[in-house]
Amino acid sequence: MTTQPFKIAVMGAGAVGCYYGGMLARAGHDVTLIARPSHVEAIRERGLHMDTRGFDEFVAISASSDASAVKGAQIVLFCVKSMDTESAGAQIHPHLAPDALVMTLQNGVDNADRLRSVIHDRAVAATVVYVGCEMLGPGHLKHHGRGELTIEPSHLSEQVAQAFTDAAIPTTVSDNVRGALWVKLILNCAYNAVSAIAQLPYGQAVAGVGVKDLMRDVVDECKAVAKAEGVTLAGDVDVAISKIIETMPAQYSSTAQDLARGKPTEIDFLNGLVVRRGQAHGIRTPANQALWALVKLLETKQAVA
Ligand SMILES: NC(=O)C1=CN([C@@H]2O[C@H](COP(=O)(O)OP(=O)(O)OC[C@H]3O[C@@H](n4cnc5c(N)ncnc54)[C@H](OP(=O)(O)O)[C@@H]3O)[C@@H](O)[C@H]2O)C=CC1
Ligand SMILES: CC(C)(CO)C(=O)C(=O)O
Repeated sequence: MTTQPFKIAVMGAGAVGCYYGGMLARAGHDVTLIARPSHVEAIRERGLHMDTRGFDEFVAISASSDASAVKGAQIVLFCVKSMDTESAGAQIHPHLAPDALVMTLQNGVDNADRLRSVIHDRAVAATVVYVGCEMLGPGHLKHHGRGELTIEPSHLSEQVAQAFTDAAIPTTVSDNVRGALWVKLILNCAYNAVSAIAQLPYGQAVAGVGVKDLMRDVVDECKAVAKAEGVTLAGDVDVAISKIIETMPAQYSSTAQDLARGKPTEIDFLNGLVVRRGQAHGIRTPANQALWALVKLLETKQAVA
């Protein structure tokens, strides 16, 4: 390792947390995963099973189901779903080191701000995540591809970017993370609900009759709302959208995975957020509204069943 090993904790070690935590542990960093008890038990027993595009290994790594395990960490990868941001933030807050950096590896554009409202006295860096991964079972991670991160500037961001890049996680620091988060949001608005409603991977979902036109309407509405919010999109949204189909055609969206597992989705923070912000600016968003409503209907149907 060319950089000093960091002491790192992962709050909410599901698919994303296990992928990044595992990659960093493999590269020699001191990593503790904070996860649900079934994952902790499996990881303590046989290591984290990392079934990735590049290797298939059991990685030795510390695991705990107690939020106090963030104690002493220089970096906290905050990887819970968007609806758990405030509650998980409140759990780690009393245990965070004064100079800790908390990185929000989450979809959606408002997690870092919502987390700051809970842990206002610690550094938080919004982070944009491009990866395809899922948990196949307790302590068993499946990685489908990619893994690059974009992080907001902070007292540690440059060092973090170097250490993560050395650990085979391509990481850049950007002073327009807001614009990068919005590009990712637009991409999620275009793909996630379509894959979830049809329960199809991206390649097959996009090939459906009229789906490309629907996605185009979703993207146009999102761009109008982003403009009204004063966001300068970081890079070309259309290129980012085409890249998903090229790099992960067999991937189901995280929203599709949540519904398939009978879990609540983050749709309120994706298409739902665009609808709400659109309403605030007097911009109509019928395509996003329809996708949001349909995913909410499926969530309710599952909750009742
Ligand atoms: N999976 C992917 O390919 C991608 C995901 N993302 C984003 O990354 C973020 C994380 O997603 P993902 O990893 O897929 O989600 P997961 O549901 O796989 O992981 C989150 C984990 O955190 C656990 N958790 C929640 N609260 C706590 C707590 N207080 N203590 C301990 N564990 C807790 C959850 O348990 P439980 O379920 O029991 O609550 C779950 O196991 C999301 O915002 C997602 O949109 C971004 C890019 C790609
Ligand atoms: C990158 C992508 C689109 C991967 O599926 C994702 O963010 C998600 O599923 O939520």
